[in-house]
Amino acid sequence: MSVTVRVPAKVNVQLSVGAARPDGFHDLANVFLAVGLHDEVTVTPADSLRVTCEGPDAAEVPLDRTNLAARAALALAARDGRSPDVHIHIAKDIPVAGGMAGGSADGAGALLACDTLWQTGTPHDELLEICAELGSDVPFSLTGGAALGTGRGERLTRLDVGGVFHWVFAQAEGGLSTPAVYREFDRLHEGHRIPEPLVSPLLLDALASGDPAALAATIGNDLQPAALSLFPALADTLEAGTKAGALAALVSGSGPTTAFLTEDEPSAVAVAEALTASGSCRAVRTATSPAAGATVI
Ligand SMILES: C[C@@](CO)(OP(=O)(O)O)[C@H](O)COP(=O)(O)OP(=O)(O)OC[C@H]1O[C@@H](n2ccc(N)nc2=O)[C@H](O)[C@@H]1O
Ligand SMILES: Nc1ncnc2c1ncn2[C@@H]1O[C@H](COP(=O)(O)OP(=O)(O)O)[C@@H](O)[C@H]1O
Repeated sequence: MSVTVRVPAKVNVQLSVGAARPDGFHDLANVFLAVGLHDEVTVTPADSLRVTCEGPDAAEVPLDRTNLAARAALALAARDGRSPDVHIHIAKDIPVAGGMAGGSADGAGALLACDTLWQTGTPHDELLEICAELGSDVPFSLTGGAALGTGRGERLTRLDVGGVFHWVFAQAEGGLSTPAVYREFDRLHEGHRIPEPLVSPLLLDALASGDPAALAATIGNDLQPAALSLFPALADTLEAGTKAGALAALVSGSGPTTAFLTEDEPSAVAVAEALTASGSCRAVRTATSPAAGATVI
């Protein structure tokens, strides 16, 4: 018997970053929006714990116990006092190391898949706690939809979304390390007072209204200057999408994937075509949001 879970990528429509904490993490006001690009995680009973991966970026995914899906299986098995011996197969469609939480998605997907396979009956709140131990973004991958993440991003409050948003995502040549981008954020702010991270009420209203122009007017990512400092060529991609009519252009989370919010589906197709023609990125995808969280299929 196998269990397969489908789990979405995310974009951060607001990423407000505070000063580094004593534990090295940064307090955030992180508005997550799940987008319809998905990985599928399948777990099957096996003689030992092993991970396989297929997809265009599969070669970049670690297959040892550092893989977030393996870590999720180990964490749930330890909690339930049982063997973690499963074959985890990841069908990967979410860009790797792209600021779209692909690893977090696989962690949340494997957790739900193992919970279902092993029938552990772990309450949802406890699954969320395990997710938070795996990584700051992992709880959101489990819940999907839209949410405000506070603390280091792991404490979630569900948000209303009043319509469908149309996105274009441009994958960059290469990846960016999340800790390196936060370190660059610290370096760029040396000697300056960093304000408390705050969510914008206008942004929450825009999400709730479903109006893309209103969302575009308030969207923002405090990590963008750090990502651009480490990866200056992203500025060309942002400019190409803006010229092609995107309502907003921003780095997705810690990058280097760039995200373009558009008026509607035809506009998304036009922006995607212009980005492909610009030669300023490796691959271009369109997707809508919100998307459901981890779901057994
Ligand atoms: C930036 C964001 C935005 O949603 O995602 P990505 O764009 O990378 O996907 C997140 O904050 C990434 O979350 P996640 O990738 O789960 O990070 P974690 O594994 O918890 O932490 C990795 C490292 O990132 C830094 N980190 C992470 C979260 C946070 N609030 N402050 C930090 O300083 C720390 O250096 C930490 O050691
Ligand atoms: N299941 C996984 N899929 C992708 N990357 C993973 C996975 N597990 C661990 N990683 C590691 O996490 C790093 C960040 O990958 P990813 O989660 O895709 O990006 P981001 O944190 O930018 O959203 C990768 O470079 C890889 O070393």
